[in-house]
Amino acid sequence: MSEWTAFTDDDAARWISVPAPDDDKYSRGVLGAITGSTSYPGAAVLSVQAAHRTGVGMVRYLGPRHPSELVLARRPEVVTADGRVQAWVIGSGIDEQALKPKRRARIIRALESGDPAVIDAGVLGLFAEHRLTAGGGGRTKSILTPHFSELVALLGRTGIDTDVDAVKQAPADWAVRAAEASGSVVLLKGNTTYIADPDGARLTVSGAPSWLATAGSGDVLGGVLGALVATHRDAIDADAGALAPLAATGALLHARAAELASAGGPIAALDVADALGSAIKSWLNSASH
Ligand SMILES: NC(=O)C1=CN([C@@H]2O[C@H](COP(=O)(O)OP(=O)(O)OC[C@H]3O[C@@H](n4cnc5c(N)ncnc54)[C@H](OP(=O)(O)O)[C@@H]3O)[C@@H](O)[C@H]2O)[C@@H](O)CC1
Ligand SMILES: Nc1ncnc2c1ncn2[C@@H]1O[C@H](COP(=O)(O)OP(=O)(O)O)[C@@H](O)[C@H]1O
Repeated sequence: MSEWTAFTDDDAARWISVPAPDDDKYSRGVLGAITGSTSYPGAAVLSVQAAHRTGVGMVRYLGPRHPSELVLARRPEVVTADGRVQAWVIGSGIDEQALKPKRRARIIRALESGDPAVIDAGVLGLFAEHRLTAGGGGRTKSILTPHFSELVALLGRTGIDTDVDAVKQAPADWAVRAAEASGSVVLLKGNTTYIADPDGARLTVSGAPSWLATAGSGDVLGGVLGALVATHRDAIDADAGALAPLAATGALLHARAAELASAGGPIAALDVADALGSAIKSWLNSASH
């Protein structure tokens, strides 16, 4: 059994990609976002805003008209045309049962693209099922981001029965089960976040204020992770082992942004997204890297 290690600020600061003078928007990394829906349009805004504040060359947002309009109203920088990306964030604010065939097909194409992907909420089950029907052995280049209840549903789709009480009692063990069953990095959300890699890395992130338990904060985390993965595409292609520390970097950045936004008081998810740049700045200013 591998040991669990608490991920530190110094560890995380090394995974922030600072643009070089010869970089352009494409070389920095493009994130494709398939998030939000007519029922949950806000999730699209939260994930896209978080990606920008984490730092990325460009975000392509692909979604229905209403969330697209909200995203553009908040971030006119976003491109809504399909095209090449270095990574995907998929699923926040999407209800699998309500997926229209065209959008479902777009999601499957992204899952089959071989691009690294952050998979959240309503696409976790589809991911597991698609991997199984595609004959899925081996490891993927995906980070799955369930909360406890989503973990139970995800495991169910791989044929493993459990319940939320069991996961609450042994979250670390169940995160490992899910990583092994899915061949993917699993980031299990909560007051302590557990990150398990199918090849053995085991990382924890804690210290976020409990004020972070607020609607949409997981959608923000998806955008953070998407930006980190998009800006490290080459490192992931060279070694999928980069995904676990990237996932832990995202969780710790999210926690630090929540601390800054909260300063001891209540926060909303968009406040956390807006504090991400300040959290990164403080890492870069004090980093020994
Ligand atoms: N502004 C927006 O657009 C927002 C959009 N959002 C989007 O909404 C979608 C639905 O996401 P969701 O997590 O709210 O509901 P869902 O997965 O259906 O939960 C079902 C049941 O699971 C349980 N449960 C929930 N959390 C748990 C936990 N941590 N630990 C343990 N159990 C937990 C709880 O059951 P109970 O415990 O009450 O029996 C709950 O009733 C998703 O796409 C998301 O991205 C949200 O981010 C909000 C802002
Ligand atoms: N008690 C808590 N203390 C600190 N962080 C928490 C707590 N509860 C939840 N979180 C964090 O808040 C986020 C909630 O994500 P999620 O459950 O997906 O919510 P939503 O679907 O509303 O976005 C996760 O990043 C999780 O780690």
